[in-house]
Amino acid sequence: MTTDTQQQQQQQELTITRYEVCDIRFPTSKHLDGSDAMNKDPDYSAAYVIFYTNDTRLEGHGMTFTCGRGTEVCCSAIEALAGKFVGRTLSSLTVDMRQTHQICTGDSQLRWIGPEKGAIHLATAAVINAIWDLWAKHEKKPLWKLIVDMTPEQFVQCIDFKYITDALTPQEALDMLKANHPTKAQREQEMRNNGYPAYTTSAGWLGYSDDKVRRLCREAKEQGFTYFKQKVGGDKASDIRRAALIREEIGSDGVLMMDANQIWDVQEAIDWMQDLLPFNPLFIEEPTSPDDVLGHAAIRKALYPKTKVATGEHIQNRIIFKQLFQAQAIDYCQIDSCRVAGVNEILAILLMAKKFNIPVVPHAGGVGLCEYVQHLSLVDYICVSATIEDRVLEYVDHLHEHFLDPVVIKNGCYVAPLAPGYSITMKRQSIDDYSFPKGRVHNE
Ligand SMILES: C[C@H](O)[C@@H](O)CC(=O)C(=O)O
Ligand SMILES: [Mg+2]
Repeated sequence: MTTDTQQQQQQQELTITRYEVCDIRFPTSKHLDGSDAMNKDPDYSAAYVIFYTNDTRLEGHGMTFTCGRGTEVCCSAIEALAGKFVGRTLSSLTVDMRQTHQICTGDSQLRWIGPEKGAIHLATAAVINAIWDLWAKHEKKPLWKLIVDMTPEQFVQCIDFKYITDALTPQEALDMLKANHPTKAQREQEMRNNGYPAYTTSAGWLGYSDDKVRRLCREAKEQGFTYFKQKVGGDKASDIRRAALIREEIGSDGVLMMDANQIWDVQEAIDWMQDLLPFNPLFIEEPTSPDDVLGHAAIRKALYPKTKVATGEHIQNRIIFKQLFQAQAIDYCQIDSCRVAGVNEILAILLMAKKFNIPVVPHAGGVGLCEYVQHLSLVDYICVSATIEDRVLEYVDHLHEHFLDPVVIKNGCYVAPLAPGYSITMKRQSIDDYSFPKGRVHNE
């Protein structure tokens, strides 16, 4: 029972009054934007949630990325979670973000359809990210700045350490953050001045013609990019031809990355890569199943140091990342802002990566992911890793026009976002036009 005084307090305080869930699909498969060996025809999509409040000017927006079919499953999972937040004041949620995260991950019945994996975890990311967006907007800060301004104790209080204390204790996390605390302002200024280095995937989608790849490499180079990612694993002869073409365009100074999107078995990955090693790839990304920790370790052992191993966009939670680090299975950690359960779980992974000395190179190939991860790399650099050596943030040149505060790239770097929030608010017109199945675009 709420008392009269509690009711009065709630009326004054920012309170979540209702939510809306949207299934938003962009027909990117038409031109094979985003295509790779496994995802041959992705329609970049978002299971999207808006938390409305008693202040009509303040809304929390969040989304999880999907590839078209199945977005409706994530939307249902969001419905199952979002209702838990209606009636809650923002301050009652932000006072203990660890507990707020556990409202989703700790539900004693919903847990059965995870735990902490699959559609329910993707939905958790959408919901949790929306709460962070609301909080940052309320504080009138971009999300990265909200976190950067936290004390090490507040930062650690956001993290659920369950199942990872054998790799990282709260005290160790605190010590790492405290060590970087005195020099944070300097790194923040550097990021505001120079931005965070980016690499492009947009030139190398598997379904593009050789001519298009060549043209896009040239354009990306002119825009200041020096790191380029090529999709591989469809047909070996095409991979070799395409790698030669990209090398020709980017020169021996350009950095080439390769991404197989889980297409191979373990030995197949090792064998296939022998023919691509002459093109000097920095890493092979997702060479096999994201669940196969020991498989990644075997591939790394066979290929290191001729090339390295990267993964993360399908790593379902902090526990699998922990195992990848412990097993020395990867060289690059590709956190995905909405594959794991949003900001809170990302902070845990950033800290573990720091402890195991693995560079974080976030995944951003999807709609809204660039908008999200720019904040996370700033937090990583300013608070956690304190270095940008061997780190670049993925950029794909698609669909930014649908966001109110889209990413800005200058000289091959992400410009630090300054608008309040998590940069994920989509334009109302875009939400309406691309809503599936009734939106204008799906009925033309
Ligand atoms: C389906 C997505 O476009 C995927 O290919 C993205 C990806 O693997 C990446 O950005 O890396
Ligand atoms: Mg990838």
